[in-house]
Amino acid sequence: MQNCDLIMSHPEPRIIQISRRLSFSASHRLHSNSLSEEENKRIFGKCNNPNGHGHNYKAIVTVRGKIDPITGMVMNLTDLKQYMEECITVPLDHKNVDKDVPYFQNVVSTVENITVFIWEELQKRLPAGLLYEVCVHETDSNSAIYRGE
Ligand SMILES: Nc1nc2c(c(=O)[nH]1)N=C([C@H](O)[C@H](O)COP(=O)(O)OP(=O)(O)OP(=O)(O)O)CN2
Ligand SMILES: [Zn+2]
Repeated sequence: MQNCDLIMSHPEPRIIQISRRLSFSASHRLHSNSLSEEENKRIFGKCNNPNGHGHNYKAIVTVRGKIDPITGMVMNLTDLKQYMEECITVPLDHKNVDKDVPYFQNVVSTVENITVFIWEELQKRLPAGLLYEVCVHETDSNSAIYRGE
């Protein structure tokens, strides 16, 4: 049996997810402009430290789509790497998230909101319908997953 016979034996192109991981380091402070100083301290505790704190984040981006029968790819992972550098490394790496990224001027820099920020940046650039999931690990124990809902 030849390769083309194998491809032809499946009626529809197969749907698959592929992922790429990227690390970035950033500092932040959990603080809401909608709360008083006391409420911020009570809700965010040590993470409300006025001088902030840092994390070595890991972002895992998953795209989902049909395997192109000619290239064998959903998309070229080297292209995904480029998109992730533009959408994650450039805005966030070695930055103070709250002060350096305008999106977070009035948005609390939780791992939830950082994950949504990355999703929105990628959604602006990736070919339509490909982005499936963004997962961000803030620490070894804490992470968020967003699928655009
Ligand atoms: N829902 C959320 N809760 C918290 C977030 C967040 O982004 N979303 N973030 C923090 C802090 O910024 C900090 O990142 C986490 O603190 P902590 O849980 O203490 O971090 P560790 O996992 O490293 O803690 P260990 O002490 O190692 O268990 C807090 N909450
Ligand atoms: Zn933190």
